[in-house]
Amino acid sequence: MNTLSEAYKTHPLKLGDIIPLDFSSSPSLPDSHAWTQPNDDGDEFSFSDPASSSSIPIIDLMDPNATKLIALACENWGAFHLKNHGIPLDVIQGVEEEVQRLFSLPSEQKMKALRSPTGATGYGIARIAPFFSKCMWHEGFTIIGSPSHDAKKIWPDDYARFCDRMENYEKQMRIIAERLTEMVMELLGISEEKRKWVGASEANGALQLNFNPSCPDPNRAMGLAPHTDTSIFTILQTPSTGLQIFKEGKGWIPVNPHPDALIVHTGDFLHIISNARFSCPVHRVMLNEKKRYSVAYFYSPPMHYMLSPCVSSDLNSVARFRDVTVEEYIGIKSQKFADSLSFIST
Ligand SMILES: C=C1C[C@]23C[C@H]1CC[C@H]2[C@@]12CCC[C@@](C)(C(=O)O1)[C@H]2[C@@H]3C(=O)O
Ligand SMILES: O=C(O)CCC(=O)C(=O)O
Ligand SMILES: [Fe+2]
Repeated sequence: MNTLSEAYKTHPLKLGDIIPLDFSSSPSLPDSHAWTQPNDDGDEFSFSDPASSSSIPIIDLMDPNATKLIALACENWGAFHLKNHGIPLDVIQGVEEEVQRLFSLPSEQKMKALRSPTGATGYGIARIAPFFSKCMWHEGFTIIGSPSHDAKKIWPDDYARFCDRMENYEKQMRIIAERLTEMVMELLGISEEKRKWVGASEANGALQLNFNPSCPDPNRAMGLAPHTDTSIFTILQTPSTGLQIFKEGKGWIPVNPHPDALIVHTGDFLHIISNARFSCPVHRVMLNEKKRYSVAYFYSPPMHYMLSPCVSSDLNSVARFRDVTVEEYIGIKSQKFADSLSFIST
């Protein structure tokens, strides 16, 4: 097994867990999509006190101390804003335009590219949906490799612009992801042998277009349910508020977009490799009445790569996880979801 698509194929979803609601014909929030009762402001759902909360740092990729600052941010938050990343504004805007064009299509048009139960790419709800009893106010489009197969189903004669923009964006994301990965892996003291996949073609990239349509009852809806990312790093573009990360002892901290910056998350794979030195934050998306979008790029090692926690030469330091391959971990995550890390902990 070589690709992410093949890895997810082995863990099929039920058809009922794939089809998004036709949001355009839903003037009110159906019970299936209501996460809280009216007037229920339970602890779990509510914000932390905004006055007492700080948020993730802003890091300049060109800063001579960038590696140290990134490591510190990954330790304290598992997330940071990245500025001076070098992605031209028109590339970001081009992707935004395509995302708006895609999700504003009528439901039946998007359904032509519906992800099959064994598929990993195309249109559908979030993969994590089966782990929650309520549905999300969310639709997504997943790209792994070339988007043309799925894009052709939606726009038979007019798919080229979408594909060009997505492929170009993915290429640029890959360059940043490689750079960040190289920086932190070197800082962790990981050998060149164990780092040689970084920058190689067998490294895995996936692009997820997320869309939350305008919601009639946003306080009771969920834009994207709490999860950690299955990646080394995830690089996120969004002009909208709503993303929150959970910080132990502080609660849900808003991560609002910073002009010209991308948002970077540490994923499960880097958490494992760093022997839990870097955190992989649980995050979610809350809504307001406005529609919102985000584009997430997930960077991962090849399927056969062994994720082994780095333990320092200090003999007292012990591996907190057993060794697993990327492929094995994806299988575990498909079964155990939020319990995956404790399942492999020693
Ligand atoms: C490379 C990835 C990472 C995936 C699976 C696969 C393609 C789609 C990604 C997402 C995108 C939306 C949130 C998430 C939680 C989901 O449901 O699908 C992500 C998931 C993961 O991070 O596990
Ligand atoms: O929409 C967002 O801001 C977050 C998206 C996300 O967490 C994901 O795609 O994994
Ligand atoms: Fe995420």
